[in-house]
Amino acid sequence: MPGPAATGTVGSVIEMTDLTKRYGAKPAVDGLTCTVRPGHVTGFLGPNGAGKSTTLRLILGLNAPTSGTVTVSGKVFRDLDRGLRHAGGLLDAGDVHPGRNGWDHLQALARTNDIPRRRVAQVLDEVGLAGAAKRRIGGYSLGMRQRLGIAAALLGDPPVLLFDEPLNGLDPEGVLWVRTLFRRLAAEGRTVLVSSHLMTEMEHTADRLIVIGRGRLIADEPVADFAARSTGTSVQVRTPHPAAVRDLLAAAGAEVTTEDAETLRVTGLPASRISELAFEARLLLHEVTTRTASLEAAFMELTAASVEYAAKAEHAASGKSGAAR
Ligand SMILES: Nc1ncnc2c1ncn2[C@@H]1O[C@H](COP(=O)(O)OP(=O)(O)OP(=O)(O)O)[C@@H](O)[C@H]1O
Repeated sequence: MPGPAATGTVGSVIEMTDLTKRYGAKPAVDGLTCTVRPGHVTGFLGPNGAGKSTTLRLILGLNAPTSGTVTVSGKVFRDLDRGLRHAGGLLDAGDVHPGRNGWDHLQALARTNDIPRRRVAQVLDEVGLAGAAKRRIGGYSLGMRQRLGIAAALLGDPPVLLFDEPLNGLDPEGVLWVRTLFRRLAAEGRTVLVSSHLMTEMEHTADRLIVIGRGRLIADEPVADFAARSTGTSVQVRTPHPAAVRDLLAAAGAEVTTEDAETLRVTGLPASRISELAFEARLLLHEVTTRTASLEAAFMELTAASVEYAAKAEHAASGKSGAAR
């Protein structure tokens, strides 16, 4: 695999400063300031309508900001010559001419960006579409169109790569392939930004997270730090004396719920203090286990105030085991 393009720079960053985009009075992106660094897969997360796609379009110069700036490798993307060599993006897999075949689509992109023709065959092979290259895109499945979009992003061998919901439509093998690809691209020193509205998708894909809600920055940190910020951490206690232990821990200020005949879930006290209290009261415990909140629960909690489109009767969190406490 060749390194980043001769024209590209390993170590290119995406820099957003007070980036704002309004549609009418409503901000889709609202004062976003953050840096996306090379060598990482950065998950770009937010509920539906949070402003992720708009931000990606602003980065690639497909829309102009209302105010603020965004640069790629220190420059506004539109000012970069032969753009696909500097940054590649999968933004809308459906935004391709259905009558064209995959080969011609990539060939046209290569021509306008001064990319050698041999790259077309290379990227088609890389994404597993070599056999379908001469078929009309209109006959491609959603997963095949996603693969073609990824091929287009890779075409210029750029140091910066953006992917908007790239896992949509991919089968489990495709999901695994994409995750491995993203990690490899980051390991090569590229900047990889991947959007999703599902934390579960990012949990195994990203090592850093940028989370937005209603266009505003909510978190910008390593995945592990994000999970640790959640208040969803609890302690599971198994005991043959649930009623007595429950009273004891509640008296010490903990919140205790009953899971089953022998199991309690405790929040507000660490495992060590729970063990001490039970020992002093001569109450036997069979298990004391700290349960760290799932990333999904942390995500729900942090974005709860900024969810724009939620079902009325049941909150979007329903059914997610991590959110139920
Ligand atoms: N061209 C447009 N005209 C008017 N409003 C727009 C336009 N594009 C986006 N918006 C609005 O901006 C907000 C952010 O939309 P955006 O598509 O960026 O969110 P998103 O985080 O990508 O959402 P999703 O996860 O649902 O794809 C939404 O309220 C959307 O309705």
